[in-house]
Amino acid sequence: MDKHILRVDHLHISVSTPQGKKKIVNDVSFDLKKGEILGLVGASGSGKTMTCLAIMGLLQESAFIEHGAIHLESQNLLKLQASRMRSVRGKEIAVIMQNPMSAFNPTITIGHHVIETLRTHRPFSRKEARELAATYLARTGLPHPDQLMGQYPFQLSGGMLQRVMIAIAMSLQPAVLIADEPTTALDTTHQVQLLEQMHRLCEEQETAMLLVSHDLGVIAYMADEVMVMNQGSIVEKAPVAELFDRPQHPYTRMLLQARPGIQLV
Ligand SMILES: Nc1ncnc2c1ncn2[C@@H]1O[C@H](COP(=O)(O)OP(=O)(O)OP(=O)(O)O)[C@@H](O)[C@H]1O
Repeated sequence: MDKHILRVDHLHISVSTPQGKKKIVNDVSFDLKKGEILGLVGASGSGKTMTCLAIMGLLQESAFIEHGAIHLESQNLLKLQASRMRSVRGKEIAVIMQNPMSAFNPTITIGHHVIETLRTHRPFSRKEARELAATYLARTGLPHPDQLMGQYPFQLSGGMLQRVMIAIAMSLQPAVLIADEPTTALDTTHQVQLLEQMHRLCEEQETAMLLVSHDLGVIAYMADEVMVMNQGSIVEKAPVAELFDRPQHPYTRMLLQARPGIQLV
């Protein structure tokens, strides 16, 4: 039987608001197997990002987990100390968010970002880290990685920065990659290239991916299975072809009908 890498069990998240407690995520359960790509779709505000942040241990202070467990292999992440969770983040669970610019310090070169991240999590010498950084930058399709490492974030386009973020995430060979709208800010051609590279890297390294998107075209292209989230709950989960051919839930049917999506050819 396939082994689960990540298991989310009966997750309930609420936030405190001036009007009182508000439920945001309601009894969400799913699991991810090694190398599997699980898509998470749903309208804006349905709770997708909150679910990702909970897995990363990065919920903001006003949000709290009311109930549930999140297991990475055998360890319950919700029971880990903050210092241990910092080490899990990056090394075992990596994340790629929508806005790459906010992930970079503008005063530090690209090379410094990649090399320091590698050396924080693994016992590499500077030289080894530099070589690996160049390898991963090249693998995400970035030309002239050595030259690129001397540049600052503002000198790169959004698409290039997103590739750098993917290179950083994948160079640590995480067990799980959480990608929250990773290509939304890019034009269609760049989206397709980047998705292909992410797919290939995950396949090669057997990294499991939770891929969040409001774009069903992206999900159809990438995912093995899809979960549909509406108002904090998972309303349907199915293999990707099955969900597109035979959507069961009225909300899924509505999403499919409303789908402009990108045309992935
Ligand atoms: N601090 C907060 N206080 C009150 N409500 C919040 C807070 N943070 C998030 N929410 C609400 O939680 C809900 C879920 O937000 P979340 O960001 O997870 O949605 P999402 O599905 O990722 O949406 P999007 O696709 O727009 O990113 C939204 O209705 C949002 O308004």
